[in-house]
Amino acid sequence: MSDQIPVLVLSGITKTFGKTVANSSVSLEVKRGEIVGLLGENGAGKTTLMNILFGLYRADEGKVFVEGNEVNIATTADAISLGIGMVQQHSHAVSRHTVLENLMLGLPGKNGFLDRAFALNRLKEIADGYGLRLDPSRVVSTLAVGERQRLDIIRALFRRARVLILDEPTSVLTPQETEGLFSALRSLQADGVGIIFISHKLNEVMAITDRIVVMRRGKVVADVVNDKTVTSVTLATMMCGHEPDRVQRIPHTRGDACLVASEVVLQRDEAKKAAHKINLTIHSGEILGVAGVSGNGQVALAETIAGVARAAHGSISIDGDIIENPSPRRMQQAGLSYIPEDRIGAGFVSTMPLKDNMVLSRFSYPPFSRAGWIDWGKVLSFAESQIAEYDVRPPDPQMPVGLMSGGNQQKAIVARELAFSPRVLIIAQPTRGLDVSAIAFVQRSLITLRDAGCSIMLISDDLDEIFQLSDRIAVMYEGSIIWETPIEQATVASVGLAMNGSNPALTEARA
Ligand SMILES: Nc1ncnc2c1ncn2[C@@H]1O[C@H](COP(=O)(O)OP(=O)(O)OP(=O)(O)O)[C@@H](O)[C@H]1O
Repeated sequence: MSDQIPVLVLSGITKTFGKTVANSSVSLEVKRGEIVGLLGENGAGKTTLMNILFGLYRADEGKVFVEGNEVNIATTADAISLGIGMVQQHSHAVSRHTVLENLMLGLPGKNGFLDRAFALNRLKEIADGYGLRLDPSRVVSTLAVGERQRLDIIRALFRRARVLILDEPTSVLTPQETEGLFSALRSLQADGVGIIFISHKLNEVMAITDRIVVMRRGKVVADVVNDKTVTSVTLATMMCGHEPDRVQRIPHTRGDACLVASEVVLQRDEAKKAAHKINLTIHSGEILGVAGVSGNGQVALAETIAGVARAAHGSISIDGDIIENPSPRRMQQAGLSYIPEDRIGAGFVSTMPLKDNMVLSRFSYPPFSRAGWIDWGKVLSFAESQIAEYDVRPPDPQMPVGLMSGGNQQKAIVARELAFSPRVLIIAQPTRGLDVSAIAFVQRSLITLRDAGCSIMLISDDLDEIFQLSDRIAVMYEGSIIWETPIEQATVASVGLAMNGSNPALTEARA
């Protein structure tokens, strides 16, 4: 537990971007061995504050003290040398380099050479000590999102940070990995490291932190000890100003088969001796939840159906029409919308204004384009109406999406895809990074879309969400659908079994 010495003090930090006041006179303290939760609705200013602390932004006003001394953090190198480590929402690891090379970047060499033996040793210590494992020879571009984030966490631990900032670190981790991270954080805490833990997952914040600071619209609105009086309802109320509402699934009568994937073999599995054939049907007015430990083919399946990746074998049809040579454009023309988990990589162009991103890939169709001319007025009015409906902040259609907060980027991409009333929607991790109000809003939108007859494939690492929204569940394991059942017949235990490779139906039959 913490002693009374603050390892870090932020005092009166203010930061504005044009008209946006991202931080308004924010003060925050972290003691040695203390885990402080930083909560706030999307766009509240949490990441900006941490970016200031990590030398990525300069504050307009305010002071930072480390171990009682006022410090000047002008660059990330300054922050790192002061013992501040940060795991950001999006990994900045160099994708062409290996895990080991990334860890060694910026390390002092020995006799002019980078010390591989030292780095490997430290990597092993972290793996053994904290259960965070990665193959040092893997090239970063081949790592899944969850593995990249694990690399960032390892990198911060590698540099022996005394203040560790974690910006939504568990959003891409499996429950087991999260447990592993939590035990790692507890050991770091015992070593006296001060930790700032940013998350929208209130249960996790309550489970791991000693104190919770809540921000709203750039200001600190609460700073409370995490004791028994703190509940997810009190926290959500502090964040959003009202109690959160939980979306409940209402059973719905499904229509005819709409999306049919027949004998599909994922490209990545083609070379394997026993490549699995995937057969999958989603009816009109039905949500199929796809669960699985990340990396078991869920993304490859989504990309194959969306035409982003080619199937090695098999066919895909919508409403009985087989789509020949599926490409993203063909699938879109057939009425399919795809919201990938990596919104900046695959969903948006980060340097382009929000308004242009809202019609990306639909620029050349009516109503945005007629006889070869783009109707910019239509583009703008469409963007403005979606921004207002989904409460995207700041409500500025000209803002490059790369400058928006993570949660607001997610709201914008959901707003874009749902606006076109898709026949089929494939959506991966729809509420990752969203605050409690936005989660309820997006989940309700998905149910409304289902009720209007859309076939939805929902890929989520959040089992609660799958149970909350799906009519049927399919579990993927090593590139195939190992088990599929109506949601009423699934339990957390049976899904867990399937996620680990055992078909619950066969296990029950044997018992
Ligand atoms: N470089 C920038 N230029 C302009 N505006 C910015 C920039 N960086 C952040 N902002 C704005 O500052 C505000 C706070 O954003 P920030 O990313 O700090 O929020 P957050 O609390 O971390 O949100 P989330 O939970 O969605 O990640 C947002 O309105 C955001 O658009």
